[in-house]
Amino acid sequence: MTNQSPNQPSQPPRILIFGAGSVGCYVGGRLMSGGAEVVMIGRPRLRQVFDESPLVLTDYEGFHFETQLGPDLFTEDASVAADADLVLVTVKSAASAEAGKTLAKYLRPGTPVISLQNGISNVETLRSQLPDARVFAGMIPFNVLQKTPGHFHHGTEGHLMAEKHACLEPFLSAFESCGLALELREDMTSVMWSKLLLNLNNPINALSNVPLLEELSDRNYRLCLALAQKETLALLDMAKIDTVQLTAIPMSLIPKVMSLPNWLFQRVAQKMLAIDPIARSSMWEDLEAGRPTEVDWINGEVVKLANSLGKKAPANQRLTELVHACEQSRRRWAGDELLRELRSASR
Ligand SMILES: NC(=O)C1=CN([C@@H]2O[C@H](COP(=O)(O)OP(=O)(O)OC[C@H]3O[C@@H](n4cnc5c(N)ncnc54)[C@H](OP(=O)(O)O)[C@@H]3O)[C@@H](O)[C@H]2O)C=CC1
Ligand SMILES: CC(C)(CO)C(=O)C(=O)O
Repeated sequence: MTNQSPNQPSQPPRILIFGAGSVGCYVGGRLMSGGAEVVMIGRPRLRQVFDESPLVLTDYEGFHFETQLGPDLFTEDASVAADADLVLVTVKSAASAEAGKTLAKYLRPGTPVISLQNGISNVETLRSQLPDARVFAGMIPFNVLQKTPGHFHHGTEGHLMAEKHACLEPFLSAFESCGLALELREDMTSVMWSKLLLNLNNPINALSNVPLLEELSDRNYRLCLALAQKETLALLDMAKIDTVQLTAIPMSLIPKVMSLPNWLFQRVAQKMLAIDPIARSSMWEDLEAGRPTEVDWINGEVVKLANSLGKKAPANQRLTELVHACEQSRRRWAGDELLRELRSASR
């Protein structure tokens, strides 16, 4: 497609995944399963895994796909970005600037780039490094867990979203064909903040050291989440940022639902609890692997928003501090202890 307008592909578009870990390998592999031409850029440790075993994808609805990833399909060599018609950036937030710098060396001018990352500021970071590309916000609502090296499991519901732009339309059929629909939307600021409201559970899940289902079944952890979400919703209201509904329950009601007693929560939030029992947050994975977490790009964004409005966000500030402490000490928190800690910070 090198000499074609990206709006009129005459051959399958080439989709590049930059930063193939959990999300990148899953989305990239899923696109391959639907017949798309995909190349993934990732680290040597996964290259070694794929030298010995296939990429395996599964999901909570019984999807199963396996494929061999030769060095032409999963590589450490970023120069393959020169052939990309679309780039999906799937690195963790701390790696966005470096990813943008590397991509800037190779991408053709005007190449669309979608940030499929959590947080709010990754798009701006990528845009500042990629002035000649067209960088769009994207959102991945579901959980991907690496069950064993090279086996990526999609554990919760939801579909992909990205900013509405004509240059992304030619790629929609590739997503449709593999069963991972991509919805283009005009309200991505609201979508990103709404996803962030859900991601406020990431530090709580990471600090709990139990799977998402077990953590959300404990009212004390849910009350911690409700505290962080209420604080954020009030700030979003002041900043005149709307939310959108990403789950069966409207965003503004989620803190109330989180606060329900267990017996009622189990009934009201049945769909929300349709989580694979082994699924955990990506922040738990980071802590477990001894990597720095994305807490500054999640709860830290709420603190930044509060500062910009001359306000405070004590629950989110404290969660940020506790996760940073945990990056060093690996101390984990029981639900009642964490709730006491956040309540006392919010007083
Ligand atoms: N996992 C999940 O369930 C979900 C994750 N997200 C979001 O998606 C984004 C990606 O998360 P996730 O897939 O879990 O992260 P991972 O850490 O699993 O994957 C990112 C991969 O990119 C690699 N990488 C970083 N920089 C480069 C580079 N310059 N060149 C090549 N490879 C690079 C990383 O290697 P290294 O570690 O060595 O740097 C890592 O292997 C995050 O923003 C996350 O919050 C959103 C929804 C769900
Ligand atoms: C899907 C979800 C919300 C799971 O916690 C996530 O975004 C993450 O793990 O980062």
